[in-house]
Amino acid sequence: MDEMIKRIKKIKINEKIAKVTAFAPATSANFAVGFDLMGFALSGVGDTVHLQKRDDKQLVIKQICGLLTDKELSLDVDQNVCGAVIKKFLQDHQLSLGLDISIEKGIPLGSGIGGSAASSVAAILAVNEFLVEPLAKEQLIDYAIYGESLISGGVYHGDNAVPAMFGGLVLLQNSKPCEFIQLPSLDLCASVVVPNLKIETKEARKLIDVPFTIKEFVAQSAKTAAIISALYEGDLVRFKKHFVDMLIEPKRKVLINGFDQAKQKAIELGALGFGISGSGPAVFALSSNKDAAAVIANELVKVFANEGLSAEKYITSLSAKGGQIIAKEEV
Ligand SMILES: Nc1ncnc2c1ncn2[C@@H]1O[C@H](COP(=O)(O)OP(=O)(O)OP(=O)(O)O)[C@@H](O)[C@H]1O
Ligand SMILES: N[C@@H](CCO)C(=O)O
Repeated sequence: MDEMIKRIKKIKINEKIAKVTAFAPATSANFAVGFDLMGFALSGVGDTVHLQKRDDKQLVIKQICGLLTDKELSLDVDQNVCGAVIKKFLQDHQLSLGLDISIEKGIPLGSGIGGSAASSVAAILAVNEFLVEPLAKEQLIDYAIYGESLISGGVYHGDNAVPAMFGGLVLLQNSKPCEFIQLPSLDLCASVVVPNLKIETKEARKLIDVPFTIKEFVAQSAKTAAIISALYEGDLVRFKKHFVDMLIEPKRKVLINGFDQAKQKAIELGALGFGISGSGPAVFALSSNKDAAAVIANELVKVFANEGLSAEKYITSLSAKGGQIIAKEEV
């Protein structure tokens, strides 16, 4: 982060800007073979952050609406990633700006589709628009990943924040400072299904805080390499054969009622791959077209219904757009 601040030229507040609204999409992290390294954006679902300039220099979270309210999510600027990210950005650049923050949550809490990352990305994109010369997304991404680290027990993993910012399917080389590449998404589609359970990332990370053997590490590395090569070569046969998570899935799936049945159903229906989305409870299945993805999503919802769980379904391509500014008003 310090390196990044040095690289950014002196920046100033544009006193004419009164209001900004930004949106960032939900995301699915890990992509089965890329724990903490890979993720993709979803279309049509995400968080929206509205910022309005205040007469004083305070940061105030005024409202949380949509799927969550202030009963489930903190209004405290230091506890809510939106407030924390904006505060750090303003402090790092010695900017003095008071803002009322309103957060419209489209992503449920602890769902495995990157709610905190979407909020962090929308917040940093929105505050950036108050500058005379807004910075590029590449100069903002470390702030969004910082937001994520606050709720992940201090661990920096950009596998939700990077696709939420840039869209598409991404592969990280480093999360602090952020370095990543955009992977070919081969027109693949995903059925992302979120059963009505709540899993906190911090808790799900404790389950995998165990030693892995070198044999397991080598076997998983081979799978990961095969998937990356399959994406570049457009080889769906190789992709389907190697889309396997041998490290994390066996340890975390116990938290998701009906996981094995959902996986079996998706494979029976011809999915190219299946896995836990982020730290769960969301799961995802990959298909080569939207119709197949829709059929699989419906069937996965039924599997969770058999477990007594309602579930939300999202159908998306793997090349969905990243975060964006959706409104900006001058004084
Ligand atoms: N604006 C925010 N939106 C969502 N969660 C927030 C926000 N600010 C702080 N949090 C905290 O972050 C935690 C939720 O993060 P969690 O990692 O469980 O969900 P997630 O981001 O949906 O997960 P995943 O990264 O697996 O998709 C909660 O403890 C919540 O209080
Ligand atoms: N890579 C992270 C994503 C969840 O935020 C994990 O699985 O713990």
